[in-house]
Amino acid sequence: MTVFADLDIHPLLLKSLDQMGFEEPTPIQKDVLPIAKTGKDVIGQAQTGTGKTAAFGIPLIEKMEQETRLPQGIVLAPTRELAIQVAEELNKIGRYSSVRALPIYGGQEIGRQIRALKNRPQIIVATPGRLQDHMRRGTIKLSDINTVVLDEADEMLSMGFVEEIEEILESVPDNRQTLLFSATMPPRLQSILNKYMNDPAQVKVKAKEMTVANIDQRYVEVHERQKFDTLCRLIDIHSPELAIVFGRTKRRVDELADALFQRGYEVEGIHGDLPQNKRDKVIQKFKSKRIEILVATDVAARGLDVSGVSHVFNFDLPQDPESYVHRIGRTGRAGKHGVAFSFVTPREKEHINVIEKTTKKKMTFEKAPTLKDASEGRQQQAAEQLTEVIENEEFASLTEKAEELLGSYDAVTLVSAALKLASKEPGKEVSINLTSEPPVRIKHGKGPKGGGGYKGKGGYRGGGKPRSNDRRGRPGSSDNRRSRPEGKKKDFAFAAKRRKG
Ligand SMILES: Nc1ncnc2c1ncn2[C@@H]1O[C@H](COP(=O)(O)OP(=O)(O)OP(=O)(O)O)[C@@H](O)[C@H]1O
Ligand SMILES: [Mg+2]
Repeated sequence: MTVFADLDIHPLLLKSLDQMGFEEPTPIQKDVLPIAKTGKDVIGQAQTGTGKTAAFGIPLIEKMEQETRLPQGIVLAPTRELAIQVAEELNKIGRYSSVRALPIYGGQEIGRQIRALKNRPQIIVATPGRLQDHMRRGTIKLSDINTVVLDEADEMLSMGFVEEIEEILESVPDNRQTLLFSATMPPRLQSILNKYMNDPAQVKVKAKEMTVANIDQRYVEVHERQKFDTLCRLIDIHSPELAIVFGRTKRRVDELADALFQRGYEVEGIHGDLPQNKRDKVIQKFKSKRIEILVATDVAARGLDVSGVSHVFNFDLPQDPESYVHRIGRTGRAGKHGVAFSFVTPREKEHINVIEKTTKKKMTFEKAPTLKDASEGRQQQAAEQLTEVIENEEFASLTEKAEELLGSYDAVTLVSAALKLASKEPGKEVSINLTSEPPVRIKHGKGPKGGGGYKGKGGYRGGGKPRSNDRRGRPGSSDNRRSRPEGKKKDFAFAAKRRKG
């Protein structure tokens, strides 16, 4: 067994890793650390939740000189939430070494960031757009940067951050080290990525499947209009500790979060149209388990590490197999078990094969639960809760009352009543109307016309506009815009459009 101490890591970092509960390095950490230390560029690919952050974080922190007053390391991340999270993890790893990482992202007041920069962090963790903004204002100097990390590199390119990334890389010294990480590296992006690097070492953790084995992957065939009831039933049956439900568009997320709230679940939605302070609050609430369900667009698909996420639901299928890998990867992290359900409408059935071909892993078919299944599920859970109380709690103070009740009712009646109390009966049946989303589409050739059949090759990229059975929005109206898949996905070559970072 390799331990961190075998990897020639600074004692102050060993101390923080130990405090973080890291006992042994994960495979990607074991493989990347020695190479990264030599100063070589690295392309690192490993499954979701397997510790890529520390794989680049440890060598990055070790390389920082505490005396230097200018930033020496940059980490770029595709979303604001991820920038915050990566900075937090780096600060944990660097806790005793006084290396500091600062997150810099769009949507946060720039003056506040400028003030924070005065504390002279050695590492800036940024979304590309906002870093570019600071470069132009002269509030971040890149002359001393010796290392650049692109976390979720493929996503940043397909989101259209090409220009920003190129400008940033052109502004840092040529002799810097570049580290690039993701769980997915579509071949079509690889050549572009290589352009940014100098004879990189490819570190790919050998795994038969692209997804980790500890995620139980299932799919449920369901008509669009039955999706919502199916979701509620599955949640009732499985009673997730925390769940993320992915919807395709911002409107979908808003409607779904509202609908779940009306049915009595503790839920919030997150997508790119929310103000940043709201986004931060929602993530905080979810991380601290004050809500049990997070409904999200793909803005939450990459990199987010929330412990306790036991279930992921693809309410709508993702746009491409890579998104699938990342979405379900929000569960089953750091060796824990997770379950991922994907809803597939009859017209989308073929897409399951495409995903399976990419992940090299079969999903299990599961029948949509009936009302009766849901009710049995709730009863089963209530019984389990009751058993747990019996086994773990002290209730001497209640026996007198219990005997009094037993004088009036028989035992079966009393236990049934206790079960009813413990079981989460569905809230008032409020009628729920979700605007229907068109099925995900496979892009063929040049235009939307060729759609329809599945041609097998090249995976599927929904891209483009949804078909306009979207009655709420005329083309070009803001409503219509809200019904587009969030943040994606143009072919990167055409995706020079500037996005907010
Ligand atoms: N060596 C280790 N031992 C125990 N836990 C670890 C170790 N390395 C990382 N972790 C924990 O595992 C979790 C997942 O790590 P991380 O977020 O870096 O995964 P990732 O590979 O970047 O996943 P994704 O592809 O989803 O971004 C985190 O909570 C992290 O703190
Ligand atoms: Mg990550």
